[in-house]
Amino acid sequence: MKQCDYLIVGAGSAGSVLADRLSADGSRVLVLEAGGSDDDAMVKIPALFAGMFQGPNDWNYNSEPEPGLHGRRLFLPRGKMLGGCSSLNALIYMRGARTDYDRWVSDFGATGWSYDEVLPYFKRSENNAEIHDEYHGRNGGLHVTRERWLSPHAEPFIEAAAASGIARNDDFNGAQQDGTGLFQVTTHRGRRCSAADAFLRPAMERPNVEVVTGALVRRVVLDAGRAVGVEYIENGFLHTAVADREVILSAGAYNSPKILMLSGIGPADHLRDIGIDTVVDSPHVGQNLQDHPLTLLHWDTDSADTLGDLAQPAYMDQWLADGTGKLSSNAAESAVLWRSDSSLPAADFQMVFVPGYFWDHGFRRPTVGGVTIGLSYNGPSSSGSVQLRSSDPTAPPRIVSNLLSQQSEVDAVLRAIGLAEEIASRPELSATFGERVNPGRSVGKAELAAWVRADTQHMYHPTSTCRMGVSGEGVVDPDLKVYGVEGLRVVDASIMPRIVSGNTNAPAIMIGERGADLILGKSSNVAAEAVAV
Ligand SMILES: Cc1cc2nc3c(=O)[nH]c(=O)nc-3n(C[C@H](O)[C@H](O)[C@H](O)COP(=O)(O)OP(=O)(O)OC[C@H]3O[C@@H](n4cnc5c(N)ncnc54)[C@H](O)[C@@H]3O)c2cc1C
Repeated sequence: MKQCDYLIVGAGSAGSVLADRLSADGSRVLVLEAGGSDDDAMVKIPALFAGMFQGPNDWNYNSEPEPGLHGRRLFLPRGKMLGGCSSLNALIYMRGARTDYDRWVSDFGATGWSYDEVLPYFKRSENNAEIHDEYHGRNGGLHVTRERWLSPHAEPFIEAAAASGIARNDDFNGAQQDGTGLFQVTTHRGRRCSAADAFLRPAMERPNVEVVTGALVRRVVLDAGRAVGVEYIENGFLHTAVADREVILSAGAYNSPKILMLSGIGPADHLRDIGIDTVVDSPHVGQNLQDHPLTLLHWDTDSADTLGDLAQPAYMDQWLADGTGKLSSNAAESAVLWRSDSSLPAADFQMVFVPGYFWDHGFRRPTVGGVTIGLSYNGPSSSGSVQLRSSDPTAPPRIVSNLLSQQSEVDAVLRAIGLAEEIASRPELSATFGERVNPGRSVGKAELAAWVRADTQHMYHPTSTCRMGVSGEGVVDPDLKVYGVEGLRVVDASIMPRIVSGNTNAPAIMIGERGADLILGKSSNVAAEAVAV
């Protein structure tokens, strides 16, 4: 039987950081990861991230029929390997707005998580190649850079957005989030820099860290109200591992609540329906699921300078030689961070320009050239849920994202489509954008709202299913301790009280950084001192 001080479930974005920080002082750390190794060229090549969908490194979940999306089931990829979703994601480095974190404190009682308090943790994890100021770190493990390959359309897109009244912004993670500019990405020398690369692999060099892959945790073992270990399945056999100090769930926004519920911690009526004895009646476990709806617009193009010819062997040769060329691109080049309503406290849309088709998660690949504008709605009001399908730990959870269940959300998307069309029709982009093909010509203004519901997917950002909050409203307290149980915390994207208005990898890594300090009893001032630039 394995024994450790800290037992971390899941080697994803947050779990990898925890493994590094908790082991640095000599504590014995055991990481149990259901997936396998990330030793796969597809993981390393930024442009091929969607090629991993439905493969062996993907949990390959699907939602239940979505009421706001004409009853469609959404495909929900999640990384199942070392690095978790940071090994399969689209590599955009984006933290969200100052107000996101300040509202965690004011609206949810998440003491200690204001923007000024979490900024040192973003900086501590970061190694930014280009931006060196008070908002960025340069000594962390996570490499953040500009793209190595940009199409000739990237700058004209920014110029067209500027001509439409959007201010230029060269750092979406700096003083101001709104504006138009180029993305930064989590790559190093043209290769993906996952949380496993940045944090887990350095930690694995220490003798006090053990990482077990292919270990599916089925439940937390509780003894007299305290978490003392977990049960996990490896190679078809059931094992128990014991934690002398704490068990920490970092299994992500779908699987952390699943493990809690399999352990008898969750909504009592739901657990009763599934046939699981309730240990702690915690009604918010699995509730409050949020994600960013993503509406993808497509145009044809006469330009040959797109990502449509990625399969050419020359690009692989180039990437293998020096990590440059089209395969080093994550496809998301230029962005507009924009408020669909000027009274909002932060940008509620992230408009993403892609010099190629990204359509139906990349499954739909038209043979002719095209370009895409993705509209990520970063201010959603809808929320869904994660529930158990059965008490079988290998059964996928029952997920309803509930995207666009409010008409006001569809109206916001329609306003963002208006801006996208304005930008696409500007003279700066006349060599880029041809005829709009999706929505097609038959979709007029009257049909557009229905098209939005028929076509919108999600931005792969589930959060908030184990949300942090005050007693009675949260699953975990502001120290990330699970209410009602000793020795158990959740540390991953599921603890966000409300989804941030940006991509969620950097925030999950920040949560890992701050979670580690909370576990070790260190204050955020320590983190601030550690990253002083
Ligand atoms: C396709 C895609 C594109 C994305 N693009 C971006 C982007 O461009 N930028 C960005 O910022 N964010 C992006 N994201 C989101 C971001 O990557 C995630 O929000 C973030 O990685 C979540 O971190 P986490 O630590 O909460 O969970 P994860 O990284 O998902 O880690 C959870 C880990 O736990 C393991 N696990 C789960 N259940 C068990 C179990 N029962 N037993 C043992 N192990 C288990 C999983 O296999 C996984 O390794 C994207 C996500 C996806 C899927």
